[in-house]
Amino acid sequence: MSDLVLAEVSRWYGNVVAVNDINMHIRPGITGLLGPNGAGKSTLLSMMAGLLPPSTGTVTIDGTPVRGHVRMYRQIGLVPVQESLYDFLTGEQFVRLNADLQGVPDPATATAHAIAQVEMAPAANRRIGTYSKGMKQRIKVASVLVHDPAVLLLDEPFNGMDPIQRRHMMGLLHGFAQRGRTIVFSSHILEEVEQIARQVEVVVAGRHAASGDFAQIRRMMTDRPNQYLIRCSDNRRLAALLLTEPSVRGARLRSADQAIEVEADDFGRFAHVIPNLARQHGLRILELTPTDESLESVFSYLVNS
Ligand SMILES: Nc1ncnc2c1ncn2[C@@H]1O[C@H](COP(=O)(O)OP(=O)(O)OP(=O)(O)O)[C@@H](O)[C@H]1O
Repeated sequence: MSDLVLAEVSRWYGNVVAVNDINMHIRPGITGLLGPNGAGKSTLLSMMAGLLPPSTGTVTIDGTPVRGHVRMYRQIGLVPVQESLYDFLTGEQFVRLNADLQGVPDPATATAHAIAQVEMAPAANRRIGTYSKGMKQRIKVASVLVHDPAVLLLDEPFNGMDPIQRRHMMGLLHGFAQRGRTIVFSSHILEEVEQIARQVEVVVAGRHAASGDFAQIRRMMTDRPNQYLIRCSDNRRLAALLLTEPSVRGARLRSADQAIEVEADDFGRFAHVIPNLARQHGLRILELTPTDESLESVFSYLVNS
């Protein structure tokens, strides 16, 4: 059982602040590191793995700094985002290479076991260059499983996977979690994180924007002001009615097509307001579209709140 702790960690590259004063306590189980592109997730994972020194602050596992401690590297497995592998090696040779580099006591058995865990035995003797994206992802995972790390770090592990490969990878990560491992994976896809992570850490523009289980993160999102576009049988009338509603912050007619742009305070209440108004006043709703549901808007809200 290993706790990964980041204390006041920052990292900059020249003038670019990639990670800005982050504190995190990551416990055994699956944690999702969620954030848009460029948020600093890869930089964070590299620091967690001890590959990259923080500019300031410390990363520790069970109290010992990871950077510069060979003993700690033995406990960590990092699956990087890069797809380029040694294409001329077979999957088996690649995993074995890592077993040898890690100095595991019985590299042949460890290699076979790791390959079996990711269900790649049938393709183990094929060259990596012939693998699909999902297979490459699995062989990368096998290559870090050879030394049986207590902490497994995965950068965008579901990238390019089809639904079956995705389910398989999720099952694999669940299995590690059940064996008491600490797993951190990065993603910019909300649903991916929701499906598998017990704990979610949201990172935006290098800052730690939110932390909690998925229900807590969702609540932060749904409690924020929401924007919608509405079209109905009498837009002008509905806009006037909406302005009298306490849950509505603003409503205006869009000049181009007279559709109504609405900002509502509370998603839960607003969901009841529209059908009630339509029923009471005999209006027919033709369209109701959320206009700020992109991940970016959710993130920027979390960061600015
Ligand atoms: N070696 C580097 N030199 C200069 N800037 C860098 C370097 N590595 C990362 N950055 C910058 O640091 C910031 C964070 O990058 P990082 O790759 O950690 O984010 P990310 O969340 O993993 O993004 P993505 O999902 O796109 O990989 C970005 O602005 C990036 O351009």
